[in-house]
Amino acid sequence: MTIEKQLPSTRTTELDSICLKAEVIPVLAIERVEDAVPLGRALVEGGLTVLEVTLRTDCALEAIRRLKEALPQASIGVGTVLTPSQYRQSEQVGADFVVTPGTTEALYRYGVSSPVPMLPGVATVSELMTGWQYGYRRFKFFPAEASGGVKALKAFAGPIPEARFCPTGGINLDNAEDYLALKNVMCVGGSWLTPTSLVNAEDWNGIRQLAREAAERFPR
Ligand SMILES: O=C(O)C(=O)C[C@H](O)[C@H](O)COP(=O)(O)O
Repeated sequence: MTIEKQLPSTRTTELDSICLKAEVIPVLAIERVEDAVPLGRALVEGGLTVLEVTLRTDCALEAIRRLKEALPQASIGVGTVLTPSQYRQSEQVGADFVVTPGTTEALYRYGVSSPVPMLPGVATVSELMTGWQYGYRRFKFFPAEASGGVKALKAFAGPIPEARFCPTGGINLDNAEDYLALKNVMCVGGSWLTPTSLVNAEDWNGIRQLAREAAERFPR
């Protein structure tokens, strides 16, 4: 492993200010591009102003472009970024940050010089240590519940107490509190705020209500 350059510490500050806007980050997989703006607006009106839009669907990049234009007050992250080329596409559509489910040396290296900060996904101490060497201090913990959940995060705080996490994967309104009570957790993410049944029914009031419930339960 060759580490030529380290992430500037300003990136950590940038990520902190994004995560400071909301304790809960909805994870979106947008199937129909026309849903992007009403869905995003419902979440933001409900009080959740940081969104992660995954690149899991064909229209994701166009959806992000539309969200950036329609909701300038929101921070839009691009999720499911697997390669530097997808990272570059995320920069081009105006992503405020990039989220990866796991990490590769190529992504860690690319993120060091990118103008857009990355929240790299880790599930083990080894992945965390690799990111640490590149200067990363903020991580996504994925898949949180399947990788040891709250107990794993408590254990990470032993050797690397300064690292901060956004756990996602298996998180919902009921278990979010246990994560958010940890000192090394800055926010949580999840798809429970955008259930397919409500999105397919274009029930934006229902989505707004779910967002409001989360924002009121976990206020900043
Ligand atoms: O593919 C990615 O990069 C992701 O962003 C993973 C998502 O964060 C989780 O799939 C959300 O997990 P659930 O809330 O359990 O649905």
